[in-house]
Amino acid sequence: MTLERDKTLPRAGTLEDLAETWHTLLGLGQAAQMLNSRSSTAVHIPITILGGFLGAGKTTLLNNLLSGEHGLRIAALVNDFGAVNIDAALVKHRAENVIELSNGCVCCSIAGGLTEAIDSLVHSKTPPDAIVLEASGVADPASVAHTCLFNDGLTLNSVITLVDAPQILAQAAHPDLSALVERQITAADLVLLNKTDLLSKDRLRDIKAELEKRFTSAHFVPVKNANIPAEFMLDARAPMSSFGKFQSGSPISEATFCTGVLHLDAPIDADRLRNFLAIAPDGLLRAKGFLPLAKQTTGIFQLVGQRWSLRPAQPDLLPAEPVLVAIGLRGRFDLAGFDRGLRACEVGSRDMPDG
Ligand SMILES: Nc1nc2c(ncn2[C@@H]2O[C@H](COP(=O)(O)OP(=O)(O)OP(=O)(O)O)[C@@H](O)[C@H]2O)c(=O)[nH]1
Repeated sequence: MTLERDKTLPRAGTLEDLAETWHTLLGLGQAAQMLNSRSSTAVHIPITILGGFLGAGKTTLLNNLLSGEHGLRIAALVNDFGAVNIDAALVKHRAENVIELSNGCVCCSIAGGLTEAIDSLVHSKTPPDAIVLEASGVADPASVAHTCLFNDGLTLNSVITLVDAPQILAQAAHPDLSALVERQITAADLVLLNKTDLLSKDRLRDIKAELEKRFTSAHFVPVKNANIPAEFMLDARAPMSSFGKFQSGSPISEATFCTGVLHLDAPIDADRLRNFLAIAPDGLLRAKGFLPLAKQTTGIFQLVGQRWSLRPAQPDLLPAEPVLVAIGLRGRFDLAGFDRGLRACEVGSRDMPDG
């Protein structure tokens, strides 16, 4: 039996529209929940899946949720494609229960790790009120949803995909990325068009219209800083996800991407870094982590496509050593060259950074 999403649902253009759509979905959701429950007596922990391409804003949303005043004990499962889980380091101080799933994707290479992590939460003495799973930026949320739908201890609440609004049309047209971003959008119950602060109103309207033309059954809601009221995501009475929606297609290949971990010891000179990154290194999609700064301080470095930032980190966020994860297109991104370029940005380096 399948539960089809009604194609005539009002499109959620703003958060107000979303509230209206939410009530319509509530009915569908409750029906889905009935289908989803295998036994009326068993405890089902609601799980929300956060998907979306590298750098779209998933960790920002998770942090918003974990610091919200909803009174729920949330367990966070944080999947990072890289060998070092930078995202987990960025959320750990906000939640007691953060489980790291690193070095691969929960939709394929480390799916077994996901099942184990979920089971450990479901069978713990004090199960959480809700689980939020941040999938890696290269994960197919439909496969992750499959894993959750077939776990007796869970109710799949919703799949929320974030997209980087200024970049999404380019990503959707990119020969190596389009299949993945398309899958991430079509698997979602709700698509958050994030980073609207970087767009004019007209440009945002055009991007949304273009996406709605292409993805006719998706619901796009523009947001800034991944800000969405927690109840839209955590209300266990209103699961949005349904059986039948998550048809798996041909697997997305992790081999499209490569990743590496860089350790920098000497402080970085911000001017040199600016020069180096004035032209984005070819094939680099995402870099994030911690860079040493002058006066024994550490900065959080975030790079998404052509945009980057380096901001002082709060001391409670710091890992034992400054570490940076980079993710790029295999065959195009030169990790060793990126490493050399960053080292040339160290204070006192005699090499000149490119750019
Ligand atoms: N300007 C702007 N920046 C944002 C917004 N939301 C998130 N960011 C920034 O975008 C960068 C990436 O955000 P994350 O939340 O780490 O993205 P992510 O999807 O978790 O990234 P991965 O886990 O690496 O795939 C960070 O520097 C954020 O501060 C927004 O609405 N506007």
